[in-house]
Amino acid sequence: MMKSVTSDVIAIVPAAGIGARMGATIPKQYLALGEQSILAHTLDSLIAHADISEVIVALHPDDRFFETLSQAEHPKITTVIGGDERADSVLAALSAICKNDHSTQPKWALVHDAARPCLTQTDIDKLLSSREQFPQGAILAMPVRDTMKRCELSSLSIAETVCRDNLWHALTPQLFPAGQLQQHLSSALEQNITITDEASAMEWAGVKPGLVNGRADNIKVTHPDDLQLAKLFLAHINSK
Ligand SMILES: Nc1ccn([C@@H]2O[C@H](COP(=O)(O)OP(=O)(O)OP(=O)(O)O)[C@@H](O)[C@H]2O)c(=O)n1
Ligand SMILES: C[C@](O)(CO)[C@H](O)COP(=O)(O)O
Repeated sequence: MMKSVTSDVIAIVPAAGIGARMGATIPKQYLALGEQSILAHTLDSLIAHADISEVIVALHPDDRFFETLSQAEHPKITTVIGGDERADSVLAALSAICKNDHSTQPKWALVHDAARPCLTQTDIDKLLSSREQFPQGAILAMPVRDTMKRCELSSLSIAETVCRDNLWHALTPQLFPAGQLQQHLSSALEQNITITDEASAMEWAGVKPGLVNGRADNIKVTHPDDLQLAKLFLAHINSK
């Protein structure tokens, strides 16, 4: 019998990047994907989920686009100013959650990239349901399908084939107890540890986050050719 996990789930959306690899004239999270921007699609998926009580969006200090989104006025949405790196933006949102938190309910932070607009409700459900199996936290991830090569940059040739056994792509959302994530992420950054996702901060602290198989269409829009792919995936997801 699945016992209900009573806790407060707060989504964090790091959206303070500039999208350098996209090479657009505006930050990539504000590029149109059909009828609305990448970030708007992402926020819609989180706002729609009944178990998510709040969505904290970390914005670039010079962001003038967010206020134009209809989602900006949604009661679930609050904003913080992000930092120089993605991890700093996540930590800023975590600090907003954890300061003055006197509630008895354990708070969970569900961190999801603004640049991943194809997130489905079923994948959010899967991750939230994994808390019984993984009380330490877990991430959506996907086993590697291709043979993996390490590049020798100087000659742009193959340096080695990387064993792909048990190799997974880390996706988002990544779900952790908010207080523990804040503590470990803050400590790791203070020690200049390179942190590219929330799991790596938890791993650095000796935690073994769970892996929850996520959808392959939950792509991070990073380069120009990802846009068309995201449009196709969204159209497919919304056609169901
Ligand atoms: N200082 C930063 C850098 C990134 N992000 C966010 O982290 C997510 C994943 O990062 P990435 O895909 O690398 O976005 P950018 O940093 O904008 O892209 P680039 O590295 O090409 O500049 C994005 O939603 C981005 O907005 C953030 O909140 N704060
Ligand atoms: C968090 C992430 O999406 C997991 O794969 C990834 O690490 C973000 O990397 P980025 O270089 O900040 O886009």
